[in-house]
Amino acid sequence: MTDQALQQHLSTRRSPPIASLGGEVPDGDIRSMLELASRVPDHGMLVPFRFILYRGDSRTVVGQRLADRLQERDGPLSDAARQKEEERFSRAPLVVGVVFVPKDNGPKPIPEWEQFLCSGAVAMNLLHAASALGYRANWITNWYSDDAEARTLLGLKPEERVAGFVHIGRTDINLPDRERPRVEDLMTDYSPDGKG
Ligand SMILES: Cc1cc2nc3c(=O)[nH]c(=O)nc-3n(C[C@H](O)[C@H](O)[C@H](O)COP(=O)(O)O)c2cc1C
Repeated sequence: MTDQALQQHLSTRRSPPIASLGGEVPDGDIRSMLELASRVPDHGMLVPFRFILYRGDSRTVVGQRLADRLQERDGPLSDAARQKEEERFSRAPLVVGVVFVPKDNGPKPIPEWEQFLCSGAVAMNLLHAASALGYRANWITNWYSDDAEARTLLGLKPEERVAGFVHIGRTDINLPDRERPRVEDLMTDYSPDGKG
């Protein structure tokens, strides 16, 4: 990718609707995407992340378990609400769970928040890696990332957290850009008198 192509990609990237993602994602492409996604800055080289793949039939199994969990937690679901939960992971051909794995390290440990940011960088890198291989991707978290029981049924260990569920597939959809923040509104020069 030339710098110009990279700039073009960064300035036009959008997250397509998950339901628009189709096709198949062969093993070789999955491996390439995860290799690219893993190339993140990583203080202490702790590798505080791992991937869980949801593909094939496991996507519907996990959806049914999520529906059961939500019903257990919040009470009976309408048919439509149950169907929505059941289809959560089967709308795209591949969902990659980017999992934050906190690592204990040394007498002067790398703080956990730095490690969490590192796992978030992996999720962002995965969006770009998917595009580089001709796919599109959408990064979500949703209610099940914040529910300990749901995290367990999704395959996470108690100490792990979700950085994101990145839905990947092919689509021709071209979304117009959404409103973006004006950098001028976000930017200040540091003020040595403490007002910056
Ligand atoms: C950590 C994180 C979690 C997100 N979770 C959700 C989510 O649960 N549901 C959702 O609709 N969008 C979620 N989003 C937002 C989408 O990924 C996407 O950024 C948004 O739709 C804006 O689109 P854009 O990427 O085209 O700018 C999340 C984004 C981040 C960074």
